[in-house]
Amino acid sequence: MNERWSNEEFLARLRKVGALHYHDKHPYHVSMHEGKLTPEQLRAWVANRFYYQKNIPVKDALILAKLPSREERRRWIQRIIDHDGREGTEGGIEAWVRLGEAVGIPREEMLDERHVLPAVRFAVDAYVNFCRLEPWPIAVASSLTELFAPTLVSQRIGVLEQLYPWVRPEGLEYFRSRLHQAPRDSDHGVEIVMRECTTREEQEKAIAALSFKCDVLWALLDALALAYPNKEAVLT
Ligand SMILES: O=C(O)c1cc(C(=O)O)c2c(n1)C(=O)C(=O)c1cc(C(=O)O)[nH]c1-2
Repeated sequence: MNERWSNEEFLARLRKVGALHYHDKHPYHVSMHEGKLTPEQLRAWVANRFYYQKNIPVKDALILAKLPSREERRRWIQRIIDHDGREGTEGGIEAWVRLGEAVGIPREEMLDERHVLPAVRFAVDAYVNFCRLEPWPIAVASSLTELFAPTLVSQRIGVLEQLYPWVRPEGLEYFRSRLHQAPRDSDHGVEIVMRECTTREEQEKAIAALSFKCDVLWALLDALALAYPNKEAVLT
């Protein structure tokens, strides 16, 4: 049997998965951050990512139900509140609908999912089912893409402000909230994964879970790239 990695080695390997496979490297995402998406392509990204957003609290509820201690559940439940909100303090899903309105997608069109592509649905449903079926420490490991999200999200605020000036600024509130929520969530996630994945086999499963999650995000962008191709690239 292979020896377990030290926590430092394990964390470095988790980070390497992101360095190689996180969705910031996908051509559709690269185009977004270079300011090259057309309004239609940016709207398509927002409308399809909504299906991911609305399923985040669902997968978090599946994980919550498996957490064995009250202490862990108390911390984890905050993720659901962040997205679903409460009366008076609407959460991330509402903020994402407002992002949609800020890019020109009427609320009704976002909520009825008419723009959600089949492959996006399959990819996101696979993530939810992964969290439903896997042991909770491995499901938690799949959330660790959040280690890589804050840098990207803070860049995205500047990108949208500067390169897509037609996007109404109030739409960016979702991303501003994630700047403090995501590091808190990934700290908790890392704490759990380091504590629970103590054998080499469990560590390798955690790496595979994070890799799977990167594939989910990647597949979402593949679907968008196919349905909303770059017109110049097709013609040349
Ligand atoms: O905009 C992004 O690039 C991005 C990426 C990710 C991610 O890495 O999974 C999340 C989010 N945003 C996000 O907003 C979010 O709430 C979120 C929750 C999770 C998760 O798996 O629990 N990932 C992400």
